[in-house]
Amino acid sequence: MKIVETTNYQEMSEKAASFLINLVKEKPNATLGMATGGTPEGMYQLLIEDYKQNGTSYKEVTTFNLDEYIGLPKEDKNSYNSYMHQALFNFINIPESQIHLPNGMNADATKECEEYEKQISRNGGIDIQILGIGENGHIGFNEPGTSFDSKTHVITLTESTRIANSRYFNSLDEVPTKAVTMGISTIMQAKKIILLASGEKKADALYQLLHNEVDESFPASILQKHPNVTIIADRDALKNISVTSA
Ligand SMILES: O=P(O)(O)OC[C@H]1O[C@](O)(CO)[C@@H](O)[C@@H]1O
Repeated sequence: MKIVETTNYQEMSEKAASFLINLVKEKPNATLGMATGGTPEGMYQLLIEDYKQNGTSYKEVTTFNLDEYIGLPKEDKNSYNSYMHQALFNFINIPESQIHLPNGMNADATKECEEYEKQISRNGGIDIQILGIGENGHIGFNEPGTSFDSKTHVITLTESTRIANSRYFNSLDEVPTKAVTMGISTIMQAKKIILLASGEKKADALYQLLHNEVDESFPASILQKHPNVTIIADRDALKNISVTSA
């Protein structure tokens, strides 16, 4: 696993944006796996700036997001569909038909999960998957205890995840209790994974990711088994890791 230590959040965002921009330049029809949450917001902002200044084109790019809340219409300001459009898609030239997020309003959630998984396969898989990490080790919305064999599936969110994400809602009660998420095995099939982390509150999770036994009780530990993972994290998030020896 490669670790890139940055001085701060801005530098983390710049390094991550460069990875994506270089991939899209080398492979204009790349498939990108996208993440939500606070961590990638700076990276998305830099992709928009690069698009405006340098015209990097997303005309042939396809995207698949990791997850979506169940029960929020895509127009809801807290849906991940809205997040992605406001953070990135509305400001670059990616055709809407090439953007994929699970539909959290499909009455048949099982079918939605199967179809999402098929769409990823039909597309030839994901070239680069961006990941954040939850303080409890979740990747996507795969909470502790999720099977490493899981494909896209419905997950019941833990109280700690709902509390962490309630900062975007008016109250904790409004935070959905379930979500559709790519499974751990879906994520592990990505050709390359970039995990972003910033701030001291992620320091313990990064330590466990790198040093725990690979175990379903800490989902991100599975990344030790992936052949091509780069962690881009700032000094605060890496404060428990000796980067030269990791
Ligand atoms: O980037 P943040 O806001 O710290 O979130 C970390 C992780 O938690 C989630 O927001 C889900 O709770 C993920 O989407 C993200 O990877």
